[in-house]
Amino acid sequence: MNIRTNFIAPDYGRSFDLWREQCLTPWHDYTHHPFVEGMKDGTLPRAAFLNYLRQDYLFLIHFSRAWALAVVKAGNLAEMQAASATVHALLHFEMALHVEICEGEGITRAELEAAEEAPANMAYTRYVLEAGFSGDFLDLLAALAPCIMGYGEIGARLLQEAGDTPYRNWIETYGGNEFQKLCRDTGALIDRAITDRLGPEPDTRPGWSRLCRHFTNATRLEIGFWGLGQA
Ligand SMILES: Cc1ncc(CN)c(N)n1
Repeated sequence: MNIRTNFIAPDYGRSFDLWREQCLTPWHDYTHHPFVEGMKDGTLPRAAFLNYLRQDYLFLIHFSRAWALAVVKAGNLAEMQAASATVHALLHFEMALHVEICEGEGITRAELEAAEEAPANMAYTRYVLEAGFSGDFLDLLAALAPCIMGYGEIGARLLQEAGDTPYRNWIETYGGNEFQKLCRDTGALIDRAITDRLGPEPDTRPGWSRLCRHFTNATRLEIGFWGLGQA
């Protein structure tokens, strides 16, 4: 399917490009979801955004565990260092944004931690964790990639396209240099890990379709996650 847009997506590496290409429609539905477009033009109701943030705070706790599992599943020190840098970025950088915005709205950290995890939230993080528990490092990275790179792509696009919107803080977090560097570093980690294990033509190897499936499934779970704002 040919989806036309003026936006040129940032370069997050070859493997990410191949995974994204094989699921263009779900990828578009994830990165151009009405929730995202509502942040872009400022029409997203604040209550929906706060519902989403409450769930996302819980999401990031479990997602950090999944990246910590990547430290365990890594094959060498460089992979361990890259995965542990992402654990740190999630726990100390991204979660801080949620706490800051919620505190500004009178929602305390204790309230965030006491929130009930929605089934779609549980389904996503447990899917990723299971991909890592029953698979190898590459299975886990394929399931982890849509979360990092998808938000990076959304942030970069909205930084370019958004007008006056109360969601600028969110857009600048994901479109900004720190998160964009995290996306590029994650892309480089994935490319290296794939070349080391599958060689220069990974898409011709038997395990490739399983990696594509993990990437597509995680992308579908991201689409469902935006719906949590309406809950
Ligand atoms: C559901 C979801 N997906 C991705 C991200 C970006 N790490 C996030 N905060 N939440």
